[in-house]
Amino acid sequence: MKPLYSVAQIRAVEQLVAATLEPGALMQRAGQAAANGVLALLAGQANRSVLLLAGPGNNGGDALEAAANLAGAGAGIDVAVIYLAGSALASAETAQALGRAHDAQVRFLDALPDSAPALVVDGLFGIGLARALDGAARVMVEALNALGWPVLALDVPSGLDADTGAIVGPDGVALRAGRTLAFIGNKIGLHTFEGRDVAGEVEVASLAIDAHYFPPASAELNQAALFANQLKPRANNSHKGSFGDVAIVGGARGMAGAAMLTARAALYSGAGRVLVAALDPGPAFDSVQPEIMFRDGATYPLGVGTLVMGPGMGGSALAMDMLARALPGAAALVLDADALNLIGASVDLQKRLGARTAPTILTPHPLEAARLLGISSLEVQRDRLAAARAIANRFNAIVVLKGSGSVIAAPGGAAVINTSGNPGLASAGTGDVLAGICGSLLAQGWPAREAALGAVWIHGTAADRLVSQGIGPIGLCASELPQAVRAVLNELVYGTAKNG
Ligand SMILES: NC(=O)C1=CN([C@@H]2O[C@H](COP(=O)(O)OP(=O)(O)OC[C@H]3O[C@@H](n4cnc5c(N)ncnc54)[C@H](OP(=O)(O)O)[C@@H]3O)[C@@H](O)[C@H]2O)[C@@H](O)CC1
Ligand SMILES: [K+]
Repeated sequence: MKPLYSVAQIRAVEQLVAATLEPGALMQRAGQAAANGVLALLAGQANRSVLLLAGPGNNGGDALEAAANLAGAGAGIDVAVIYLAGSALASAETAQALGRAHDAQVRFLDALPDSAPALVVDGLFGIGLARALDGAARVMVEALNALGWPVLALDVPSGLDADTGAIVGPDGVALRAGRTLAFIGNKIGLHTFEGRDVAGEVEVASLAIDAHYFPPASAELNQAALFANQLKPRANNSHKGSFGDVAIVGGARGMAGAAMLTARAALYSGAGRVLVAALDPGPAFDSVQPEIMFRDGATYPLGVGTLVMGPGMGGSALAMDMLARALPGAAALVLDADALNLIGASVDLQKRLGARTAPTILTPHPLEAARLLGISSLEVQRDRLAAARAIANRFNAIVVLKGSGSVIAAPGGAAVINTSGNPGLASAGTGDVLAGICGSLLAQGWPAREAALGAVWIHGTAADRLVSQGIGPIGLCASELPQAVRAVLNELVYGTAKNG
């Protein structure tokens, strides 16, 4: 498990542990871990100067401890500190760390140096950030963001909400780090919404705290281990009926492409048979993918198999009627795009959705999630985990809240945050592909939660693979994903994939 904790949980662990240790011991461990991290990053570099930013709280204390350790490390490092002390008295631990930094002959500066250090260490604010950055801290963060000097954030990049991944506002700023060294435990906000962009690569220094001090995690990071029990090699004695049927209900006039992308994704991720139940007469076949069958949606039986409803479905009376008929049925459902918008606008459809017992996956982006919850997309983004959990609980379904750090939530269950994927996925049709993978895995017998976890991981990993081959992120097309999805899934099952 790759656990994620809330700030309240980390505070509780810290209190329990601190009571068993000498005062300042945890800060000294954090400072040592930070210094070790800096030394590793500086290995082999000719530039040996490090600038540490220390804020008024204990995050600043960590930076001062790190500065003292680096100055005393005998590694030829030029250590400079900018200390932005607050108006209130520093904690005893931070005061002690300040003394150690002075004793170690660290240089204290009043302003940013003229020449670039090898590394900036951000110890301005951590989990104690209480409001938007302002004054000298804001000026410094904006200047550093403009300069682009490499930054290692201690615990949390300054300005980021460690619970939600939002930049604390109004009109907030956060210091963009290439890396973040999280203390005690990994934090939710480093991995979703703005978190991935602001925190960069995240490492955890547990400060030698024993596992028994930790409560059950609030959430966890997605990884192949979470759906590995479904990754089974195929029997030689199998046939297309062994791997399920997926019907894509969508493709209204002018939007046939969305349904085709979903169908291709379902096919390339292993469904036995894939068809499009089209709402309007469109193309009779897909000339690129002739394996896909086409049916008239109006007469298609909606009570069996696996249905992916929504891609290019539109908002017609027929679309509404098909949803009303499908929701009470026994078919496993993936609901995406227009299906979600129709449900968001209809109390009757919401009731039908909430009463379902067959497997159901909802794949909203933030605006669709907002419509389902009757709030704004900004509110959804301000707490993505809460929004995903609320939808899962309200509609008794597995939810994939898309966006940077997609959140997968189950009713009453711990949320999972996905880490694969890149901005190449921020383009038309990639959501249709994701829905197709979800439907395909459901049709192959995966339970809904594993299907959602697997689909999101594989979809993001496929995009990462394309980018590593020079295909995107700029201009990555949704129609390029299915083949990469096939490669990733086969490697997972047959053995050579990196399981992240
Ligand atoms: N607890 C642990 O688990 C361990 C914690 N450790 C470390 O301590 C960090 C938490 O320390 P912390 O609680 O002192 O909070 P921190 O992030 O330094 O900031 C609070 C200070 O900033 C101030 N302030 C807040 N917002 C502001 C703003 N916008 N603009 C200006 N000022 C603002 C606020 O004062 P206020 O003005 O609100 O009264 C207060 O003075 C944690 O992230 C980790 O790095 C480790 O040593 C190991 C164990
Ligand atoms: K920080």
